Amino acid sequence: MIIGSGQGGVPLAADYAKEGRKVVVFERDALGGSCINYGCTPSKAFLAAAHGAGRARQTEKLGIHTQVNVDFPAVMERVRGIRDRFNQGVHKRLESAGVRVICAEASFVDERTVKGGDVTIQAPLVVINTGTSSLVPDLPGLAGTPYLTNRNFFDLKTLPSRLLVLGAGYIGLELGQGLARLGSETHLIVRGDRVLGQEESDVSETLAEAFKQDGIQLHFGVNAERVAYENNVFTLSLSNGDQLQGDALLVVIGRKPNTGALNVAASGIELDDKGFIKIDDQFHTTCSGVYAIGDAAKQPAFTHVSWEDYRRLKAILKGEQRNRHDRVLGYAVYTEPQVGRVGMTLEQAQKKGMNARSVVLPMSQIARAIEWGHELGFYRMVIDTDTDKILGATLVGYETAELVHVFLSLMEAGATWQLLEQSVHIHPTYGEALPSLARLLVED
Ligand SMILES: Cc1cc2nc3c(=O)[nH]c(=O)nc-3n(C[C@H](O)[C@H](O)[C@H](O)COP(=O)(O)OP(=O)(O)OC[C@H]3O[C@@H](n4cnc5c(N)ncnc54)[C@H](O)[C@@H]3O)c2cc1C
Ligand SMILES: NC(=O)c1ccc[n+]([C@@H]2O[C@H](COP(=O)([O-])OP(=O)(O)OC[C@H]3O[C@@H](n4cnc5c(N)ncnc54)[C@H](O)[C@@H]3O)[C@@H](O)[C@H]2O)c1
Repeated sequence: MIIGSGQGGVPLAADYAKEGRKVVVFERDALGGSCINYGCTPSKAFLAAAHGAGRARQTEKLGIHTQVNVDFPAVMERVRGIRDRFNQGVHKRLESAGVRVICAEASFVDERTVKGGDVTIQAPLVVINTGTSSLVPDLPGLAGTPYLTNRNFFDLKTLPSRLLVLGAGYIGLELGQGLARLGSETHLIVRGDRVLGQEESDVSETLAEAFKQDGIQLHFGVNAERVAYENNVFTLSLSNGDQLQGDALLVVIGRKPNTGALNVAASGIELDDKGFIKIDDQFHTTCSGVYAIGDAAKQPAFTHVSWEDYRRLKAILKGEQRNRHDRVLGYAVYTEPQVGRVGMTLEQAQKKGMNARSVVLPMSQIARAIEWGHELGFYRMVIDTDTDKILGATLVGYETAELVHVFLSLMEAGATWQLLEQSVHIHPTYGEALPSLARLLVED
């Protein structure tokens, strides 16, 4: 039995059903979970249009004068079309594998026994893959207003002429920059003193500079205190006394686990103080036979992690000696410039007591970046000076979500920085800057 058709649950259900097992999936909302329906897929299809508009405007510095006309309804129709296609794909996948899908919210009534709608089922193996939902602050005046979250954002039909974004993490930056590039006058309300606060400070500074170039107004070090909504206009009162007005308010301050409806206590499953499911290194919950994967189990909240959880869990259930930690974690932020990250930062490595050092190459010194006019950003690599192994990388620049895979593979292979330095990469590419980055260690 699988509860929630998230990124790991769907392939697990399909695989097991194809092996001839009886598999049931409970899903209370759209099949395929948040990634397909209101996460990665629609947001990246949306950003394709937004960055298309942004890139077109930036050709100005190449001597090309463009006029950008945004057909917002067409942009969003395309986004919804892609989302629907992916969603249909999940339906077909589960159906053709022979999985029984029950469209209902599931909750435990006993050990490994679940009720959803009018169906009650007990199974020897239960996997929880229920993901997360938007965290909404207890902000006076907010409840009952038509504020946006990632859940209803992709249903937008008209471009808000003024947008207020509360929260400067992944979603706020991606969708906020996206709407700004499509033409919304955008205000980003940042609680701390930098955007994407969990990353290195030069990442935040570079993104803040890019956002200013896009005309986004950044408000640092302020809290939202009150919301008013009158005549279709939001008024947000900030802790510094400012009041901002917008036609849309996007609230993206983080996520909360979808565990409230599960009644986990009936099956002896423990949650942590934030409501995430407690699991051991093998994804096992505190109830025998019940496992949890993905965001709800407090794994790093990325689709590729949830998907990889499924592969690991399957291997573990087959008796292989795997655990949930032995992997190189990579991720990306799809702003422009992008942030491609993998492994440890210098600070993280040093905190672990490792002898680590880093080298940095600014984009302004990379031939390809100068030729293409992408001079904002940098490439950084962190190495272990005892073993020469590559520990991590931070790449801020054009399409670095792709480029960072060079480091991901090298790190999976346990490679040293000398291997990268010796590689002859093609000229002129962004990729050729990676051996150049390693060469900074030789020259030092
Ligand atoms: C706007 C946005 C953009 C994102 N972009 C990216 C990206 O570019 N790259 C990336 O790697 N990650 C991205 N993510 C994160 C990614 O979507 C999640 O990490 C990923 O979906 C993994 O989630 P999951 O498998 O844990 O569960 P989910 O995909 O969240 O699925 C959980 C499912 O369980 C269902 N459910 C919950 N409770 C119950 C219940 N009691 N009974 C029945 N069903 C239930 C839910 O309805 C849902 O369908 C993004 C997220 C958001 C919100
Ligand atoms: N490119 C990607 O892979 C991608 C894209 C989108 C989302 N995601 C995943 O989804 C997760 C959730 O994204 P998110 O943007 O909702 O969360 P987040 O944790 O990335 O960012 C939330 C931001 O809101 C701020 N905040 C918190 N409380 C606040 C308050 N009361 N007022 C103002 N600001 C406040 C935080 O300081 C933080 O900067 C991410 O952590 C990521 O794992 C991934």
